[in-house]
Amino acid sequence: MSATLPLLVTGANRRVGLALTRRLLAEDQPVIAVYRDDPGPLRDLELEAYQVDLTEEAQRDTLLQQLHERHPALRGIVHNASVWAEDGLDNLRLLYRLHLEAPYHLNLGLQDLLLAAPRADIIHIGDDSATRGSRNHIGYAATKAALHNLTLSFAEALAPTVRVNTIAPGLLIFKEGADEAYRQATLDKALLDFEPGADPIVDTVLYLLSTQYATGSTFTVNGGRHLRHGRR
Ligand SMILES: NC(=O)C1=CN([C@@H]2O[C@H](COP(=O)(O)OP(=O)(O)OC[C@H]3O[C@@H](n4cnc5c(N)ncnc54)[C@H](OP(=O)(O)O)[C@@H]3O)[C@@H](O)[C@H]2O)C=CC1
Ligand SMILES: Nc1nc2c(c(=O)[nH]1)N=C([C@H](O)[C@@H](O)CO)CN2
Repeated sequence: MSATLPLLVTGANRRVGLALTRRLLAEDQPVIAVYRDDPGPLRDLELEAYQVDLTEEAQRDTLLQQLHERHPALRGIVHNASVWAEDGLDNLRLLYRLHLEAPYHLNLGLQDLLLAAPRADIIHIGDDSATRGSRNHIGYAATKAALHNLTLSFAEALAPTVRVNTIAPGLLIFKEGADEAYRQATLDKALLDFEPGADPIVDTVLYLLSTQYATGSTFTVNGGRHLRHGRR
């Protein structure tokens, strides 16, 4: 893992993204954090942070310009920013912009800085539902599937300097306020029936940053949900 070039992490200010950021810093991996609303605990961490609404092209362009002004190269990008939005046309547009347009734009706009590194990684945080759909989050699952398709194309386009992979989690962390019935129903969907927290993502990101021979692949961490046939 490079000890100098920074890794860009989106959605770094809470939950999975914050846990990942903290672990990367603990491993002496510099982080460039992107968040939308409130930096929250990022204020207390030694890192470069940018407030960007990633659904806004102009704000992404400003971020790209600032990063080019400040960095000759990047260790990589973890595309973690996301919304778990209910279905509806307005939300589909939001999901498209955040889960597909933003990663596509940042990958293209930063590829020169990634290719300037001795080794770089792009990691798309997808979702296990991308391969099977989700009757209650149709747009979310579809845009996560599109995000995974970026992995396939960018892996081929940027090899061998830049590895590009998808991490496809099942349950990680319940939303605040999730009721007991929902929690139990969700836990029952997987063979490993516990709420794992951020570790499946954090552990897999650290693995991908160190392994030599993975690109264009999906790393599924879903508690064996795909084996609970007959349950959705
Ligand atoms: N939690 C879970 O059980 C699961 C999560 N995942 C995936 O794992 C990843 C992390 O999950 P989790 O931590 O729960 O995610 P959250 O939904 O809790 O947080 C997502 C992050 O994305 C940021 N974000 C949202 N919209 C924008 C925007 N327009 N511009 C910039 N940043 C934005 C948020 O910033 P802000 O707070 O400032 O709005 C926040 O930091 C996500 O990609 C998610 O889809 C997949 C399966 C299960
Ligand atoms: N951006 C987010 N994506 C997802 C979340 C979340 O909180 N934010 N949560 C889930 C669920 O936990 C699901 O995995 C189980 O109900 C999915 N994606």
